[in-house]
Amino acid sequence: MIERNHVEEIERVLEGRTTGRDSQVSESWKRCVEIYGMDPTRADPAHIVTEAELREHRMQAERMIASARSGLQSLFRQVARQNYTVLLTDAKGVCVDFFGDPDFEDELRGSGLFMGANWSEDLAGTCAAGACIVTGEPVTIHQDDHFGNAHTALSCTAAPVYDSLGQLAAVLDISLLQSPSPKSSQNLAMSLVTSSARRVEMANLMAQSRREWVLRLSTSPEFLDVDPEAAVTLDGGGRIIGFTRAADKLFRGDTAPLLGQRIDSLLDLSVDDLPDLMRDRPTEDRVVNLRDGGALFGHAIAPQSPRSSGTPARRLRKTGGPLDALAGTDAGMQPLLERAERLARTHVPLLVSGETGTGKMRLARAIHVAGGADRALITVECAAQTPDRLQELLGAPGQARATLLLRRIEELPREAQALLTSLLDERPGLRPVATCCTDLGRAVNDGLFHKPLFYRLSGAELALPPLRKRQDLGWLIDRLLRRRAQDELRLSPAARADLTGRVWHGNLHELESVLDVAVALCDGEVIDLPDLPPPAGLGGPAAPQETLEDVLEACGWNMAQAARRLGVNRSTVMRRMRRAGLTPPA
Ligand SMILES: Nc1ncnc2c1ncn2[C@@H]1O[C@H](COP(=O)(O)OP(=O)(O)OP(=O)(O)O)[C@@H](O)[C@H]1O
Repeated sequence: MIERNHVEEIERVLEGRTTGRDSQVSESWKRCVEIYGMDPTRADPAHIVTEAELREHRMQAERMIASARSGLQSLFRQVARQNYTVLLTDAKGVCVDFFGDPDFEDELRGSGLFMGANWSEDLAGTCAAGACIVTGEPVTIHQDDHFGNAHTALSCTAAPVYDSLGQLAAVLDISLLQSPSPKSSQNLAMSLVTSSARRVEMANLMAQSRREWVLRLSTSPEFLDVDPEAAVTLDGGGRIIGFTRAADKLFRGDTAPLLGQRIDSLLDLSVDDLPDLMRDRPTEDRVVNLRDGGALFGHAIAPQSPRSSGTPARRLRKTGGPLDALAGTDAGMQPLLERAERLARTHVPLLVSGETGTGKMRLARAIHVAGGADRALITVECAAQTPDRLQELLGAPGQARATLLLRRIEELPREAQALLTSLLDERPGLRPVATCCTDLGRAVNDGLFHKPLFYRLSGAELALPPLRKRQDLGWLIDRLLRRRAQDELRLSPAARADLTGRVWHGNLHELESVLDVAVALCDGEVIDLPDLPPPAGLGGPAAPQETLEDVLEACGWNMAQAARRLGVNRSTVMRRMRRAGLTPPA
């Protein structure tokens, strides 16, 4: 009887009459008949994909499943006692993760509340997951809201899960085999499933944004750090490169897509202000003003170091020592500084190599300081040495233990090289730390450098990367700027994007002089594009030996930044990546 009434009601809806159903339900019924050509009198069994198909669907949805797992588990803990099952379907409607009571496995499987069930609307008819995929909105499909007779006992509530680019990626669904009759009994289910979907989106965005700034937002300070409502990921220039659905709703209105918009066009805030919104400040002080006059609370999360594929990289012990202060978050600098820290306390001769201005002298001095207070420091400008001067400087017995800091050892005149070798032999308390801009080993092979001296200097080599390969360029810029202007000056997002996009053939020397000019020219409190001198005109846009992968790696795989560094547009970078078979690291 119910079945006949159900079919008759569907017919009335098709004729355009209202029957008291939600519009989401009646629209779906129409799609079932008019688009998918379905027959409501048929009671098709649940559609379950094959094992191989399920494996494929799960593989495609692997990241989302991982991000959603703990959200699903906690949702299941909340609803299991009321006999709900929890399902995650992919964007095609196939159930790729599932939590349910094993005692009811047969019934659940028979009703399609199971792993591998396909809930796409064109197969299963009106159902929560299917309607959610079509409309992109949360929905409850309760009992005979279902189109096919096979599912009219079920009550299902589903919410969409969007990825960080705004694409529907999954559906979170909680379902009951048997439910009370009024649909309003599922209102609480709806609020649980929508807030769980929001948390899954947040977890997914966080998992994908380890190398970028994330700004999380909440209307209440109490929930800001524990359960924020919305979040955006920002690149170094303050452009939105990822967002949750709630952020899209919050900012977008009817305007342009959120992706690519600058945060300062939406909030009274720039990337430079993000450190003020970090967790060390009380939540109620972290107010961010919306451009329309409203206000929210913000929590900024700084970029973390990239995940390594193997065992997690050991972090430099934070001792507050001189080596700690030499780098921000940079995958190459962390292990280098850790090696330097270990070597500092030994007597091993060190060769600090790198292009001009990469900070070799700075590192060498920090190694001396980290080595302990019992050593003197003797600094030698190698280019200026004659044998007489060298003899004068090092010939007389000075303090027994000393660091001998040899700046640009490759420039030591040939006639002084053999002398330095014998002086080092005479004074074993001297620990040589030499800096060098060229390949000293090759200079030896070419007969340009004294071989015995080379072997007395090159105990261990510390090779500093050029600025264009450093992922902490933004950190270095801030550090050098603060040294020049304390907190009085900051960079506009455009100026910051310009600086992080340059190639810096002169490395820190060049960056320092650009900042000197900018500080001198800047009128107010913000350094903007016109205050920056143009890039020094040496070389092409990128060093010739640098590969696309090097540039992408240095930019943390941020396409926009890589495009700026290479002087091409973003689509060219993507095309070159495709051609080279490069994909961003997981
Ligand atoms: N980690 C750092 N943070 C901030 N400033 C730095 C850092 N390292 C170096 N600098 C600054 O950058 C400039 C260049 O550094 P340094 O003289 O050590 O480079 P270098 O590689 O020895 O140069 P060169 O090859 O010309 O001898 C210096 O003014 C130095 O103070």
